[in-house]
Amino acid sequence: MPYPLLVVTAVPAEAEAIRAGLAAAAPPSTDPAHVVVEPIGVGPAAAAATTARLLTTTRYRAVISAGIAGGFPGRAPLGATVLATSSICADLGAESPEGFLPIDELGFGTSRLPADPLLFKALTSALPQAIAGDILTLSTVTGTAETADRLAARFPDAVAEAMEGFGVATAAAGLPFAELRTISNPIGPRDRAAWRLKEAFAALSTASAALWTACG
Ligand SMILES: O=C(O)c1cccc(C(=O)CC[C@H]2O[C@@H](n3cnc4c(=O)[nH]cnc43)[C@H](O)[C@@H]2O)c1
Repeated sequence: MPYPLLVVTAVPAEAEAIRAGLAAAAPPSTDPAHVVVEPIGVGPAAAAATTARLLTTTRYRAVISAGIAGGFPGRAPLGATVLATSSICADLGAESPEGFLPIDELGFGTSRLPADPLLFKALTSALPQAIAGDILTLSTVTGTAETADRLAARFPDAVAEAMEGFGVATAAAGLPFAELRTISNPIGPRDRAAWRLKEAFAALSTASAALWTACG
């Protein structure tokens, strides 16, 4: 039997939404154990540590970071599904009077981890309406227009921000990796009342049907 697919989320509510979507769309006679969904905590450190532990205790064919995300206005609207071309740690580097210096420019590695091409292709084929672009990983949720504008300018190909993708990709350490998100809120001035969690979780359930295609 092939190794299962590991899908990791930040919080249990995201994992539940994905499990519900998988169950609703399971192909006939599919072993539900082919996809394992685990919540791993909020933020890149918890995500990397917990994913690494999961990957050392069981063999998986691939790992997907999934959940809700903030969308860049004009690039990814509320309720949209987004797929990462790369997961980028946007706050890993150094400030300077000339602007932010990513660790790539400091000579300490990379802040950008691309999705596995075959996994990305399988997911985009199964989700033709999904918006493909970079997804930022941040330890701090953007909460001002200034930060949103700065990030949008630094990352013209970014469609969304979340808090785990780069950590999961780092823990994957060569195992095929992808990031799949649905948009719960616009990136910008903090307005918790404007978050559309119900819609984003419903979209996450719907999009999760595509995860079966990543098993084959
Ligand atoms: O209420 C809050 O301010 C809040 C702060 C952090 C996390 C949450 C969650 O609901 C956790 C879920 C998960 O959501 C991702 N997420 C969603 N929107 C954004 C965003 O605009 N910027 C960054 N991350 C976002 C993230 O991956 C969280 O772990 C609520």
